[in-house]
Amino acid sequence: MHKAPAAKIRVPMMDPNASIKAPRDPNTLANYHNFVTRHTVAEFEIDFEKKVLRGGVELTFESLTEGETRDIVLDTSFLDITDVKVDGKAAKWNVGQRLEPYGAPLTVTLEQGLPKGKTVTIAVKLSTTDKCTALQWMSPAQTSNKKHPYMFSQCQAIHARSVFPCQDTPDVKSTFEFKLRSPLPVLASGLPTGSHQYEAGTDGKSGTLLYTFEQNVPIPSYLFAVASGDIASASIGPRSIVNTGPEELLECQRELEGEIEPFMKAIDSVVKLPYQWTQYNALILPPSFPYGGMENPVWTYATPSIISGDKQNVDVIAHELSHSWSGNLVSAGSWEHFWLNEGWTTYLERRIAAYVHGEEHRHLSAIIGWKALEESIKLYGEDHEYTKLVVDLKGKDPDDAFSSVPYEKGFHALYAFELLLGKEKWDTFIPHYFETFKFKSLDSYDFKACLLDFFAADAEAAKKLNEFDWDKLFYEPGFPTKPAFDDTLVKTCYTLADKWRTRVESNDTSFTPKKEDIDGWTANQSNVFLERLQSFSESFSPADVHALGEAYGYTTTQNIEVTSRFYTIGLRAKAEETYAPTAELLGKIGRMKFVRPLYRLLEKCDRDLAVKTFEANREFYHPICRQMVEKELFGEEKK
Ligand SMILES: CC/C=C\C/C=C\C[C@@H](O)/C=C/C=C/C=C\[C@@H](O)CCCC(=O)O
Ligand SMILES: [Zn+2]
Repeated sequence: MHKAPAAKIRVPMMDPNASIKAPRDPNTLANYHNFVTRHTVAEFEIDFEKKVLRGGVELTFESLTEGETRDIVLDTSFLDITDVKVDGKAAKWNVGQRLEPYGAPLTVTLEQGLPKGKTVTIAVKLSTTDKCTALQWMSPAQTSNKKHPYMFSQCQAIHARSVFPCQDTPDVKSTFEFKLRSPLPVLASGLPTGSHQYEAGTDGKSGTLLYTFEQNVPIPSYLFAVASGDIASASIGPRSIVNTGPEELLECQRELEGEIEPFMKAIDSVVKLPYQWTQYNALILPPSFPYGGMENPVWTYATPSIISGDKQNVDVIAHELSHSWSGNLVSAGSWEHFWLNEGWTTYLERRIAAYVHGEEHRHLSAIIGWKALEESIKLYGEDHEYTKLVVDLKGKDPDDAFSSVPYEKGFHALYAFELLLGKEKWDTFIPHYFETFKFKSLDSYDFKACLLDFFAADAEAAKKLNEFDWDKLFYEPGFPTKPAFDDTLVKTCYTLADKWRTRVESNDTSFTPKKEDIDGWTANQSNVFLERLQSFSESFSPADVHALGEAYGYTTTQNIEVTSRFYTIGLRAKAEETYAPTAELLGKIGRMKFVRPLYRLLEKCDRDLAVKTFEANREFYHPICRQMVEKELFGEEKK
């Protein structure tokens, strides 16, 4: 039985003119149904020596009620708050008890209730602390050229509150101004408005410049982003630059040059809503960046592991660019409806693949995605709450719920509508959806209402949508219905995998692997092949693993998608020759997609080596990754 939760509160979308009865996001302590942030000014000095941001924020709120309460409650986490002013005057404020995992509420009490529609500005002076979960601070020794320190943020899902007090929910969007002072170049999630006002350093310290940015498209707090370090830039398209370390710049430029505009054209053919953020740039971060990419507006933050020298991982950029529409322009109103961000983005990313490379590439990507879904569901268990499309996150940490499920089940939800309605009809809905919800946040029920409403006058489509089992879609755990995929690009991978199966399961060495077996394959085809082998990797002998790595260059490839799949086979087969290289890789990359499963496997092979590797690299990992691996290796207690 799949049933809608009994007391699901339906609240209106974040229409600027709407009033909200109750917050629909359970992962914030903010009373955003009483006051809503309209504008945020973030002014910080980046102090590399003390590893803190010091300064403050100025938040302008609009009252959504007729003075129902005088308290404005904001999310904070491990902040050192020293002063709060309301419209320039000293105010009554208090930081409450910490409530894990949501942090401590900052309550600011206004002198009097504020009529509906009126605004008030709260200025908070603060400094981040060493417990900040959003920021990673790197010493010069931890950077590639070892010359300068580096810092960067990762605020999704609920880490912005560890940088500044805010209504830390994707249900609230505000415009932003950034004023960031640093001795090194700075990037933020807005359009640059210049660097100004040099200030000489004292006591032998370096001088600083003020870097300013503005974001006039309202964004939720989790899209606040800042990075500073030895960052250079090069053009990769008419409205795009890539930023990265000076030594890596040419390589990154070569990988990404000319890629963005074809992706833009592809999205335009589907969404038909112009790009809203003016520039689309990529910041290629140090290898400890915990995700493949993060869709920070104007600057996508990306792991260097996508720069594989063969342009085979630029689908991450297609994904992040797609977020400019799904996620950033049209946002899920709470992390419980995260599939609206990631499912739509995965769907658009695959439409790009079809447009640029052909329909069979969309299917290749979906086949790889299905395998990722299988892994996630296997890890959680088929009945687990986090295998639902719409999840219950009350009292939960969204980071714990993160997996391929919202990406892949989300994709399959949308692909199912494409198949149900027919592509031609479905494609008329896509522009309507984005036009309807642009600059707003929505939930799954708004999505359903919008789809039903759009096809209400089309009897055939309306019948199908009314008969559709929406409860099953939203609340059934486990796998969605598996569609038939086009196997044009994977047949050859499956055939070769069958030969390996015979070799390893029947000890039949009449099949001798040679380089030519995979001639002309893309890295994604190797990935499909390796994933097929993973289903019987326990039958591999160490010699088989050795032969696999040697014959196809899987031990030497620079493509980490391939290497990590190869090591997965080696570790599952308990082939000792893969233990040390895995540990070595874990010291070079902090992307959780690779780090978490490889630690899990390495621990099963050699716990001492896994723990030693983690302890040696603890400081290398971003706090989010550090915390997740700690949970994997030592359980909750050492958090
Ligand atoms: C149902 C899931 C509920 C909540 C999850 C919400 C947020 C998850 C939070 O942990 C942050 C995720 C950030 C993701 C950023 C980028 C990803 O697209 C990267 C995907 C993995 C990779 O390629 O490395
Ligand atoms: Zn995404």
